[in-house]
Amino acid sequence: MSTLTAGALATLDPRVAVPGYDRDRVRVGIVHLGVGAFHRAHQAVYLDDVLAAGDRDWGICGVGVLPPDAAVRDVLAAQDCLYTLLAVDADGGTVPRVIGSHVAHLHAPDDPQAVVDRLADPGTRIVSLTITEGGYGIDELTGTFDPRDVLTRADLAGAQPPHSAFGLIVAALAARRAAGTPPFTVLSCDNVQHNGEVARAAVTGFARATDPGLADWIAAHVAFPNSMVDRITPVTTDAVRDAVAGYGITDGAPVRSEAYRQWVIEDRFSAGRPALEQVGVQIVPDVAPYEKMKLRLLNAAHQVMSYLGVLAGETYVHDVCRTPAFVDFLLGYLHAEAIPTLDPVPGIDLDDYCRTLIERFGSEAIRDTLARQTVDASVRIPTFVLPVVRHQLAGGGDIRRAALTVAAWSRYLEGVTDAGAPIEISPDRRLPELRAAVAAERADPGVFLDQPEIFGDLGEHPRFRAAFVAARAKLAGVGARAAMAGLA
Ligand SMILES: NC(=O)c1ccc[n+]([C@@H]2O[C@H](COP(=O)([O-])OP(=O)(O)OC[C@H]3O[C@@H](n4cnc5c(N)ncnc54)[C@H](O)[C@@H]3O)[C@@H](O)[C@H]2O)c1
Ligand SMILES: O=P(O)(O)OC[C@@H](O)[C@@H](O)[C@H](O)[C@H](O)CO
Repeated sequence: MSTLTAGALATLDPRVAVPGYDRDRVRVGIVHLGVGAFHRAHQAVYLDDVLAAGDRDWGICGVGVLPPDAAVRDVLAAQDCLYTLLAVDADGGTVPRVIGSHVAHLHAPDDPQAVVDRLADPGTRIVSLTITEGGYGIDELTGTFDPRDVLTRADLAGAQPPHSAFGLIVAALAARRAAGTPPFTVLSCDNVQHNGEVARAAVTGFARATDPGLADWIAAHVAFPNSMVDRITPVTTDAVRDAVAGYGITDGAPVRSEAYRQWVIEDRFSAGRPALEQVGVQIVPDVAPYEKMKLRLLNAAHQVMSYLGVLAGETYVHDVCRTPAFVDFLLGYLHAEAIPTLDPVPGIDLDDYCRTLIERFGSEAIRDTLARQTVDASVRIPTFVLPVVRHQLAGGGDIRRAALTVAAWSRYLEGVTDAGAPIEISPDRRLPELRAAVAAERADPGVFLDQPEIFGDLGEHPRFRAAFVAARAKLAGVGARAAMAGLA
């Protein structure tokens, strides 16, 4: 067994691809905030390809912002920032590969000024983010910057040096402006509709609250391209570490993802960019149709299957997506409710896209869980599902499967499956409010929808409210599987 370090690369199992470039000559051009599983399986891999193609200016410095990111800090420090990716195809074929594009790592809670200095360094030309949908502090409905997390609130109250993602970015942009250094691009890679515009609202919102002149400068000079990102990447488990050990490698931060990957980006960069189009990235003038398609089909489908799946006693995405009743229901949702809300997507046949989605979801080798999809549901339901409901209500379209999904979420929050087994409810920043709302629902049907932070004014829409109440009654009466079959 070899612990994964730069010194061990030459002696690894020959089945494992390793960086073929000299990592000592790579310069940091990108600082990435939020070094989670997805970033390690997606953006870092494209940049590994860029470096392998010979452009040494685009190494990545990872930054952990939250205290729990200390775990990744420690592993990457011990592994010269290297880690293993296992890319699995639908048949279980696995391609193991060591990714070398991370060449430095900082942990903001240890030394936030070091992060500001790195961000302010003229070599840093792109600052990318995967800090989750809830990390931006932007109100989904109003678009206003209203952060709830303690780090951002402390920074807005004047903490120096700042510790939050947007505090760090804004401090660095202030330093660059003062030094006459051109600004970096801020590139959001989170599953958020118009993620570039949301990142812009967060960065300028933070700056506006602390230095309005800087906010104007940022609005005028910093590029915030929208992007669509796609590669299903489950949480790393011991099974992934064991699979990597099967190649003789001890790795504390491996990641397993599907083989499929897609990245679509708008070509707006403040300080240059790597030749991403040469490594398979689609560079387009407008990402909107692609991101809408992905969020309303793929991410929404994860929501649609998960609460119903848990109520039906299921654990894994692949089990649900190999069960005809679920597949029929998902395809019904995609075709009757989601697709009618999309704009034409250049180069994509939506029927093929949906067929491929069901195949991707059905991959047993990836072992993705329903529990991963149910974390922070109070952010994901409004991000992925409710925009479809709004669109369909406005046009008189079908909303029954989306209403059943929301009803299933509310039943899930009651913590018992259809067979009477306990449900381990996933973490959610609004769990106390959600529990109170679902408790009130028993006496007053429909009142669960009176949570404007989640549903906006949808709760007052008679058709949606009636569909939700009927769907809850159906779930209580016949359970998830029969409720789905009733909509076949
Ligand atoms: N996993 C996937 O399949 C996938 C695919 C496409 C896109 N994404 C996007 O990537 C995001 C992260 O997914 P992941 O699988 O890497 O999750 P993860 O839990 O492995 O990593 C999330 C990272 O975000 C950080 N973070 C969370 N809130 C933050 C905040 N307020 N400020 C700063 N950092 C914060 C965490 O500390 C962690 O480092 C998702 O929310 C989604 O938007 C994920
Ligand atoms: O990670 P989230 O919160 O955006 O949503 C959960 C899943 O739908 C998501 O991770 C998908 O697996 C991913 O978007 C596939 O590219």
